Amino acid sequence: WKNRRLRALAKQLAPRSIALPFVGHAYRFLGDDEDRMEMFKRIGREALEKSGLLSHWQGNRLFILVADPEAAEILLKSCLDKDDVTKFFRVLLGNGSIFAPVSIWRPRRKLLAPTFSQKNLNSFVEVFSRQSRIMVDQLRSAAGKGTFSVWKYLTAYTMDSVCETTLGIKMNVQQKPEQPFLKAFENCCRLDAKRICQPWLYNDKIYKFFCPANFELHSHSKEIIWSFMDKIIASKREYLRKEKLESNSSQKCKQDLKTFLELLIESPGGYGSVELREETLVIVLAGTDTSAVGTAFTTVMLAKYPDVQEKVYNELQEVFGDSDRPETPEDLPRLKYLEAVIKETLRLYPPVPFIVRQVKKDVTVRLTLVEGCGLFISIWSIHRNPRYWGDDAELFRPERFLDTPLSHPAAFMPFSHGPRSCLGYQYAMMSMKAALSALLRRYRVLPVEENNKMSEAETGSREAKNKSSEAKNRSSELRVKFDVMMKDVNDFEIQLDLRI
Ligand code: HEM
Repeated sequence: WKNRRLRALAKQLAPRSIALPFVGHAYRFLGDDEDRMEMFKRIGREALEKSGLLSHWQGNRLFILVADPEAAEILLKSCLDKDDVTKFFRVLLGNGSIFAPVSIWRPRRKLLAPTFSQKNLNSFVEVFSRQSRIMVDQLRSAAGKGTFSVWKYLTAYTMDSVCETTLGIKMNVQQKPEQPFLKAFENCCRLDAKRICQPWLYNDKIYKFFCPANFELHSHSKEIIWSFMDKIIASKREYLRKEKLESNSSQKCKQDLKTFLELLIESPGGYGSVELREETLVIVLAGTDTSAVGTAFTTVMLAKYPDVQEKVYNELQEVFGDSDRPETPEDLPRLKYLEAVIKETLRLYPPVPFIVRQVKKDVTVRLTLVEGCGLFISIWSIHRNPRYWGDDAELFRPERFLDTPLSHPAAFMPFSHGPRSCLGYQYAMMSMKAALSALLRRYRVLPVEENNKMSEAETGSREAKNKSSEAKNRSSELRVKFDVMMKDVNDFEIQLDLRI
């Protein structure tokens, strides 16, 4: 009976392509990382044509792809469970809050939330600012030397910032990039992203049999990550124990800046070692690549649109003048245009292009979504839905975030929406602003060489161009791929020129 209801729902929202026995529509995800993202986009566009909902069989599981913010808002409030396809991430993260069942997630979120208070976040700005200065210094060797990928600099910056603020350890990845822990993280993400799209490999025994090397690499990478985290947590516990003893005996002043890890260890009720590892891993995993991707896409967009970059630079001049002083918590809210540029980039290139949930109880959004089906909430498609963003939805126009309020609260949701949305939203915005501020105060960002020539020609004749051709120029897409996060196929290549 349940299957019959699922099949009836699938039929009502059927896509143009046919579902094959055993694999459903998953054959459409064959190919490389770029092909997979292309397919997500294509399905998303089809959902937009069909009033925002589309069915998709992933093997024998029915998923509904959601491209409409009104439906997404209801679903993200009422369907808090993550779908079973996220079980691969749970191998690494255990019951870490991001993919945990609701009964485990709820109390952990409560405990974690106060650690993102404005007071704590403000105290992290000093770290963001110091770490972004290191990044800017490291970039000196690439400036004026042609095209290069900015990715490794940004990901090292976010890793160092997240580890210093959340764990209280100075990883120095920016100075020493060869860390086995980082490679292991990368391996797990890449392997999980691929497996999630291949339902014929969901079963562990089949995966182990047909892909023994991948299975082995995943297990080995997990061991490296776990033992690294366990060592950090043990040394932090020891540090806190000693600090407590010392402060008892000498009334020594305790440090002001509390890391997430310290706050978790000292929280009333306390976390056990496994829970501590799970939650710190969640924050490192959720906080590192996401912010690096957001910052990297913004950098590429600034290279592509020099007039936008000039406006950002003028704003930075207003706030900092010619001074080289570090960013403070008071500076960041003043960078309003930079914030609009970051938001517009996150709209067009959301680092997490879709969210996966499961319907545990029938829920009605125009029609009834049946218990047992999965949900792909497509952030990518919601952000390009012309009903909410207008006819210029595909265009890069940061001013839209200054001109007009959102047409729907869930129309913009790079950090998701509802009770289970991103806890690090403000943290991420502050970290990205600090990094981009430091970068743009020191350098002018330029597109890669071939495009650069084209762009100079375009810039020269720009004045003469009418608005519609500018609009056309602004809609030209970056090539993207799916690798748990959504990333640039060209590895975020740019050029830099020293400003001062
Ligand atoms: C541009 C940067 C970021 C983006 C786009 C992003 C996006 C997201 C998304 C889409 C989710 C899933 C929400 C859902 O399933 O509905 C999430 C969850 C989460 N994020 Fe972020 N995130 C970013 C940065 C960060 C940072 C910097 C941190 C922490 C330092 C963080 C911590 C978390 C946590 C703890 C969760 C789990 C929340 C829960 O399940 O209660 N995120 N994020």
